[in-house]
Amino acid sequence: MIVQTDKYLRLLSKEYPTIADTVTEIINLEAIMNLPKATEHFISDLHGEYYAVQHVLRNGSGNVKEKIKEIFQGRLSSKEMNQLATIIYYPDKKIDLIVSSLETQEEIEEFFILTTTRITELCAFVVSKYTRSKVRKALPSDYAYIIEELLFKDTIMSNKEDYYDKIIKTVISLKRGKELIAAFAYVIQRLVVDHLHVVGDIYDRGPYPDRIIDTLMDGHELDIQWGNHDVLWMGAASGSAACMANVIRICARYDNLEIIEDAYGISLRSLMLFSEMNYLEDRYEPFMPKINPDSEEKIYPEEIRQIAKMNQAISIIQFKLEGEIIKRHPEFEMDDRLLLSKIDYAKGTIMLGGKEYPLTCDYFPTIDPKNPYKLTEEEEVVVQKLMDGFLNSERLHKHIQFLYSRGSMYLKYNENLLFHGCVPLNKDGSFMEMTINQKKYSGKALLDKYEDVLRKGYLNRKKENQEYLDYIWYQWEGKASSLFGKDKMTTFERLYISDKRTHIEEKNIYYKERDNVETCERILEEFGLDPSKGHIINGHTPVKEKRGENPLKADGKLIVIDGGFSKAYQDTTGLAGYTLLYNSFGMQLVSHQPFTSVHDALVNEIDIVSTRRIVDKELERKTVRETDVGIRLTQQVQDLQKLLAAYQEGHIVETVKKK
Ligand SMILES: O=P(O)(O)OC[C@H]1O[C@](O)(COP(=O)(O)O)[C@@H](O)[C@@H]1O
Ligand SMILES: [Mn+2]
Repeated sequence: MIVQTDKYLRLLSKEYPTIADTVTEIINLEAIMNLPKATEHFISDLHGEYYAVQHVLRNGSGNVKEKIKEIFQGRLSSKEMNQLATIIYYPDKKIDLIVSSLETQEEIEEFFILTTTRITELCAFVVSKYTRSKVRKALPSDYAYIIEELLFKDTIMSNKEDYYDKIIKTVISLKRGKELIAAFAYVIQRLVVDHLHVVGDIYDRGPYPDRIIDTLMDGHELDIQWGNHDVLWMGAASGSAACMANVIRICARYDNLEIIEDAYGISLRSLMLFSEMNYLEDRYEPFMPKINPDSEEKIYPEEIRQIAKMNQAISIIQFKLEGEIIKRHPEFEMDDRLLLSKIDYAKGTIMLGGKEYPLTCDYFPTIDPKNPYKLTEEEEVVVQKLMDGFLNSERLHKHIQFLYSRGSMYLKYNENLLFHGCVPLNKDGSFMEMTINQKKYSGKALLDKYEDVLRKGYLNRKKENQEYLDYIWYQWEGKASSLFGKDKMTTFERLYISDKRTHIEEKNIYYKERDNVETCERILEEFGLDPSKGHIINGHTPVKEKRGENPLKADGKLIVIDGGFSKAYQDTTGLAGYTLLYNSFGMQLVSHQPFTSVHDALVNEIDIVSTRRIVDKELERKTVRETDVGIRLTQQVQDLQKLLAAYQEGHIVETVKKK
């Protein structure tokens, strides 16, 4: 043991070769641990709503405005404060707009000087809770030196003021004022959201999930807890044809096939030709795409009909592929979902729960009633071609790999437990079991196993007949999935049966039980967290605030943050999303009103109106020392102290570098 420690200390001495280096690092780490805890931001269910998400990130869930008010209240008018905020959110465009409205060169110069001075002051305030090295890392390389000079200016030497004025004026006279302000704005945006948790569902329904991922890849410190929709895309990219069929169906339903074709470069031509040739009954309502009224692109009736046919074709392919999986896995207990064999194709009816229902569309040109789950040869070719596209799209894999590298099924972070859906429970409240490869799992072990399956599935994506894909698909719609959390997904019924009672999907008992403090504490304990301190943070189920639902459950032990970034769900929630903030003062939940448009934000300076409510208040301001990072740093300090003792007692000799 002693030998081991010695070895480690010797290694450490390479990084800190002298007593002075060791002491400096101890002082540095101690200083970091005394800083206020960094602000964590939690968001979920982004569902492709890039513009709204981007705005919330840019305004730091309203934090930028708060900081502006803290410094400039009483010194600037609200109009001036709004303008400064808009410059921070959209620097390039807003500055161009302002400059074009000014008449003289003096006015323009005055605007640049004032704005640079104000934004410098604001930025200095925002970064004051971080170490210099952290701030340095967030600086854009182009203006790093100037920004650093201005941010950390030496206020003791008053004659230095002229020096700073001179820097600003020189930059402006060199016509780089806009670039400098923009550089400051990005530093503020970046540091006002210190650590981001994305609690699932980046994909589906909205138009630009790919752009959201690009933004997330652009330098924020973040982690992701996968949602059912993300896992669906991960499954498709791992080679699951059933997941892929669902992905395409949802994109067709929301008129988002561009994501597949344009954003990811996957050709849908084979599906389009196949559906054109086989699906003639194309005016069938449930397959018509939902057209986004704010869409930037015009859509022609012919195109709408084309999408409806593709939707029909891929839905049937989906039901066939899913049927085969269900038959392969009796342990999934999904036999009641084998609906294609419950259809009377001659009569155009279906038997469900002993009752006969008429089908609203009985056109099944590719189904052989004797063998309804068998793909036709043509369908097989289509599936093969589409699958090739999903397995080989470079940009898709770049995004999916990002989800894998930053994501997990659940996360324990600073005493809290984050996951998208649920921990599936039985009616009596016990953890629901699920059999995977003949072994039973429940609670934390089940979520760990699901994650394992997802990772192995992706790793083996080039292998034929790999064993993991069916379990990935199960997580999309199986009753023991921790991401789905319902008894069944009634996609078929929603498309083919008008009686709405057949559309009901019953939620797992978890969604009732999570109102109880004891249940939440039991779950926190199951995951090895202190139930008296931690919270559970969930996404997935839109909180219907409009109908009086409270996002805070079990006396605030559990918080649901799906407030409906998704436009399609805003009518139900009455909101446009939540962000949960956890800073050194405690936890606050921010509700956002709908985001209108970038144009409105830019020209009319309309910000998302956000209201805050306190979830939990710290009695004393929390420092880094009391966080997960603090635990790691404390350990490092202890190691460095041992190294220091080794130097002082002569067990290890300092290596003084030659000058
Ligand atoms: O409203 P849509 O887009 O048709 O989707 C309905 C389906 O989405 C689900 O709610 C799953 O998506 P969410 O994770 O967003 O809830 C299914 O349970 C349901 O069948
Ligand atoms: Mn979800």
